Amino acid sequence: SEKNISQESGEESTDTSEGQTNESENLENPDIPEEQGTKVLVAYFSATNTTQGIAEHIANGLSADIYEIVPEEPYTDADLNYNDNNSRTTIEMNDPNARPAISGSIENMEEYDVLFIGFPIWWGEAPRIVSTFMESYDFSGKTIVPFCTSGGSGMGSSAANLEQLTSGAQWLAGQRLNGSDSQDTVMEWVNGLGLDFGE
Ligand SMILES: Cc1cc2nc3c(=O)[nH]c(=O)nc-3n(C[C@H](O)[C@H](O)[C@H](O)COP(=O)(O)O)c2cc1C
Repeated sequence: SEKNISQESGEESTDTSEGQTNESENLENPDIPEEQGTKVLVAYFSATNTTQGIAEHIANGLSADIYEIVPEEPYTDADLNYNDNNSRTTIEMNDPNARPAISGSIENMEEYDVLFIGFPIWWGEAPRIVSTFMESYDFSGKTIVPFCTSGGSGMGSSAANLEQLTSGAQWLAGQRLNGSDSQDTVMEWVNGLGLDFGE
């Protein structure tokens, strides 16, 4: 069970730049703050990589950790066919209690203060695997910011329904984004949230 977390968080440097070694010219940028204050995780599910692009914009913009919710059983094109009443997604979305299994898990969730959770809109809702994710961890004391991509629908009740699966977390209003939105556009929204990212 490995964690799919990548990205620099600022804390994993093994550099011992204190004490002035003799690597004079090649020291790391001293302006990069030590790990402190608010720690952000961008978690997302993305069946066809649209939401993934937005998640990467947020994670890159904040130098945050990123985690992909990977289904134990990947969604095939047939599974994603919303014109088929018997496709996997149709069946799952018709059942509010469906909880598709996730491959792997996050072992250090307690370290995070802010969670961005991203997903595509399926039938006006978050995919059930996102419900699996929300029920898999204790988010109390954390701030959660939902975001989605879609073919046109807004967040609808998707975030409110996910909120019901957690307790003790502060949920901010969610945002629908376009898959084609630039990093600047996405970060305008992020920076407007009023979160203190602990510079
Ligand atoms: C099963 C299924 C149901 C969908 N339902 C909706 C919907 O209700 N409203 C909408 O605007 N888009 C809907 N879409 C389109 C996706 O929300 C959209 O393509 C999204 O950006 C895909 O994100 P992803 O590439 O990260 O998976 C649906 C797509 C699928 C596969």
